[in-house]
Amino acid sequence: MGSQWSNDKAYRQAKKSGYRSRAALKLQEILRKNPVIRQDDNILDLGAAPGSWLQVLREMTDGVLVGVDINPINPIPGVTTLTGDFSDPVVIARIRELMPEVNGIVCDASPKLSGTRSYDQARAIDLNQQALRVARTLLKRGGNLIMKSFQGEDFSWLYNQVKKDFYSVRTYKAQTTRKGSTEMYIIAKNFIGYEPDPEENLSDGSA
Ligand SMILES: C[S@@+](CC[C@H](N)C(=O)[O-])C[C@H]1O[C@@H](n2cnc3c(N)ncnc32)[C@H](O)[C@@H]1O
Repeated sequence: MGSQWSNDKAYRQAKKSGYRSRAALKLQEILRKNPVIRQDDNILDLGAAPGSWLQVLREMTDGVLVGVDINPINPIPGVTTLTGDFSDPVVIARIRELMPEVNGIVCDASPKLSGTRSYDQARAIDLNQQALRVARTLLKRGGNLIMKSFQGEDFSWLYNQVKKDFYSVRTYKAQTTRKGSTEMYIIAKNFIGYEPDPEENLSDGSA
């Protein structure tokens, strides 16, 4: 990541501030425009490696902070990190033990990109669905979700799924996103609480 972006202004700026990646600046921007984190919130970060969002969040809340990634995250003072897939029930059970309640979830997870846009978009949406399931399982009523996605044919389907579970949902395109990227953040506020639809096919989560 570092060598690829070493000439990137945002990367240099992030590194200078002590952050592990330029993604830190993106989260700062998102939260400036969408202030959804309170000072005592417990926050869960899905797809958290190398950890720059966790660094930013640690500066913003005194609550419990847990980050999960399939790749290990180098330790950050005051943050618990778990190595594993966030859709794994064992990981979910461990999060439950660590967090008395979850007030906010942030998800910057992305699949490894193949370069084929439609294929990558489908995998990203699948990851978003997994993150939404985690939110339905763990998020406290009234809690907030910030989730990265990618615009494409399934994006509006995903957006409508999120709208069923939160009182307020909007999209936000970060200015720090690279030109030409389809990356889009979903900002979902005030979790309604999830009542599974009896008609819903729980095996694939589709409505
Ligand atoms: C863009 S990086 C996140 C950067 C992070 N927000 C930061 O500021 O350092 C995306 C991460 O999502 C992780 N990821 C993708 N699928 C995952 C899954 N199912 N469970 C856990 N982590 C996942 C990847 O391993 C990768 O580290």
